[in-house]
Amino acid sequence: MTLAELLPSLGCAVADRLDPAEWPPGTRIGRDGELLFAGAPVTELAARFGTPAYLLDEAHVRRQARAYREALPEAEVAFAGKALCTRSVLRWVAEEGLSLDTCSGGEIAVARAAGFPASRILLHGNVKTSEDLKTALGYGVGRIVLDSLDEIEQLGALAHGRQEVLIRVVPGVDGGTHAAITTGTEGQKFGFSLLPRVTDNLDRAVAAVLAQPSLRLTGLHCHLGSEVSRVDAYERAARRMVEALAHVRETYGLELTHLDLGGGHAVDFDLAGYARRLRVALGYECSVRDFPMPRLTVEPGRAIVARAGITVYRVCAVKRGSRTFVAVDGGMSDNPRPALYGARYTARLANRYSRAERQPMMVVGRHCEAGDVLAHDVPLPADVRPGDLIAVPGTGAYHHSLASNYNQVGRPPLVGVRDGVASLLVRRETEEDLLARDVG
Ligand SMILES: Cc1ncc(COP(=O)(O)O)c(C=O)c1O
Ligand SMILES: N[C@@H](CCCC[NH3+])C(=O)O
Repeated sequence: MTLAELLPSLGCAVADRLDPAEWPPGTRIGRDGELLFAGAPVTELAARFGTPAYLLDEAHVRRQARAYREALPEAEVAFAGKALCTRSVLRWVAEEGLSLDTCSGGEIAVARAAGFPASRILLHGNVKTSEDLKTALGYGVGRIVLDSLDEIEQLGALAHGRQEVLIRVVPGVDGGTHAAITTGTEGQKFGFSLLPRVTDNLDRAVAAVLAQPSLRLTGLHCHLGSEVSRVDAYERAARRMVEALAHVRETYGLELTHLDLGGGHAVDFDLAGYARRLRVALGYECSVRDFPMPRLTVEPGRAIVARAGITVYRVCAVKRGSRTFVAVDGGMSDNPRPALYGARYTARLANRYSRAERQPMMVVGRHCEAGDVLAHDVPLPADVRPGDLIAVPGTGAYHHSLASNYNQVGRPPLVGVRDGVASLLVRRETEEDLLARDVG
């Protein structure tokens, strides 16, 4: 008899175990088989806040922030706010001593409302509208990372005093991730090339910044992409960036003091290995070029919040066709990542214990697209039925921030949970919210 055949008769005790690689460490299974999230029963959270709902384990976010600071005590760790930008989350990371990477006036507005110290904020992006730049200057953000010659000119005209700036560079390093989120190679829209034959390259950018008396260039930035797990890619990028710093010194007599290596660390990133190999690579490159060690910034987003979050859905219908479809009350409006990047998720029954045999099922959403699939072929108990709760782990990053109200479905609430106590961080979007902007 195989293990799979044995499972039903074993009361599915083995199948019910939570994989620590997927679920936040504070997740447990309660006496009646219900999921306990950061000490709170998911059944109670669903009853109180409704479904679908994003749940976020505050302790895990803080733990990840601390892990980064401990692994890289010499570096500035800037949370990439695009991963999850709410006042409470920004407050937590500010309290843990992190800086903040923003990429729009809107993100700066949230940071400002959270009281995030302006000096610890960076503004990124290949497009910054004049409103974005004015918001950044108005709040006095610490650094603005420049991405085009037009932007250099525009910021030069808007800035007063000496706004600190970095230049974003294309290091020519492939992080080995999905094409849609690869940003360290030639031929994509971000950054200035290091290649002399490219018209808008780093040399032109440095010259353009130096021609603006209102700007003060202090460093270079690069970002390889997102969901990068290869530490060697960062090591290569670090070497290329020190080479670029030395090139700027040689060409312009300007010794830049900052090196921002971006974020993009995958959820299962080898942080200790990254810190160790980066230190060696930077130490070596700086010593052979007799270049002073720059102040390092890293910008993790996903790695701080992804695993801290789960989404809870209510099962609305189960269809046993050529495949079994478990249709829930959310979908691609709260998680477009499977459709965008072919991302894969797992899912589990979250409200009760079931002895029924596990069968592969498709967890699908409520939207009018066949591609609206939340989890492919996940083992769920054969007796799953309408009214059950389904939990999907790993939804803390780029879910709330990528959510839409497609099909006029209101976006879910974000609920923070700490030591069993839940609090509403972002409320559910209502029909009134949906109609509020429809003024025609
Ligand atoms: C400039 C910059 N920094 C940091 C990040 C954070 O990426 P991740 O959430 O994958 O760590 C991004 C997004 O990819 C980015 O564009
Ligand atoms: N939005 C993406 C990744 C891009 C990160 C920001 N540059 C995601 O859901 O994974």
